Amino acid sequence: MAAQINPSILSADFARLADEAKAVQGADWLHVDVMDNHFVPNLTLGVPIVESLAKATSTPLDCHLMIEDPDRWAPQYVEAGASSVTFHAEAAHAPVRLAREIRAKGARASMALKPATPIEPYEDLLPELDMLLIMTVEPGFGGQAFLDIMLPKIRRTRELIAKHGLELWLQVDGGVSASTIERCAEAGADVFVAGSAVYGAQDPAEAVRALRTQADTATASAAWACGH
Ligand SMILES: O=C(CO)[C@@H](O)[C@H](O)COP(=O)(O)O
Ligand SMILES: [Fe+2]
Repeated sequence: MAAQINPSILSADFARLADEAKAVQGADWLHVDVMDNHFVPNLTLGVPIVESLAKATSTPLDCHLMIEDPDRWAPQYVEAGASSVTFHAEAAHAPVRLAREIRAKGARASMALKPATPIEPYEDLLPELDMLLIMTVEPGFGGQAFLDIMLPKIRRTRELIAKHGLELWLQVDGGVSASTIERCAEAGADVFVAGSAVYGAQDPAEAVRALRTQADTATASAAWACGH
């Protein structure tokens, strides 16, 4: 699979969301960070804005829910038009049931891990998911520095995906840029969220293309991708 680049609208101008979505035409997904000021110390947007955004763009929405009680709220994001919904392992009460509900409603189900949360306890849950998100910053804000220390966790997760023969996508989110994306791809990531690196660029659409090329080149020479 070619690398997928998902610009994060957290770094966009919230008063011009429809235009900002169009500015990254050619992106695989639009990453929408939902924050509730409880699970993380920041507040962004909710269901009504996701609903409007889904109507305003043909780019599928990848909703990253940094909220408490995703068991209650995640299905509403599918109904609002999200094509992929990510809940946090640290917040979900019944992750298997929730992943099944998201899939049954017609979206891709994804689970995120904060930097301090290990992957190993969730090995048996991987077949229930379409994507796993490894946070490479502490969730809550855009523009933070990439945590290199997450690279072994990305490698380990890629090994588990191979061990179980899964089609699971492996997403990284936080501090992904021209100077860090290759390390992520080499470690095993294939879906890349980039906020400031895309919306902070002179030409956001060109930044998406350049990041994709970098990731594809790094993946082509990575051991994990042989025969992938
Ligand atoms: O989920 C988050 C932050 O919690 C991210 O999606 C950020 O929005 C990514 O922004 P950059 O680190 O790429 O600037
Ligand atoms: Fe995110």
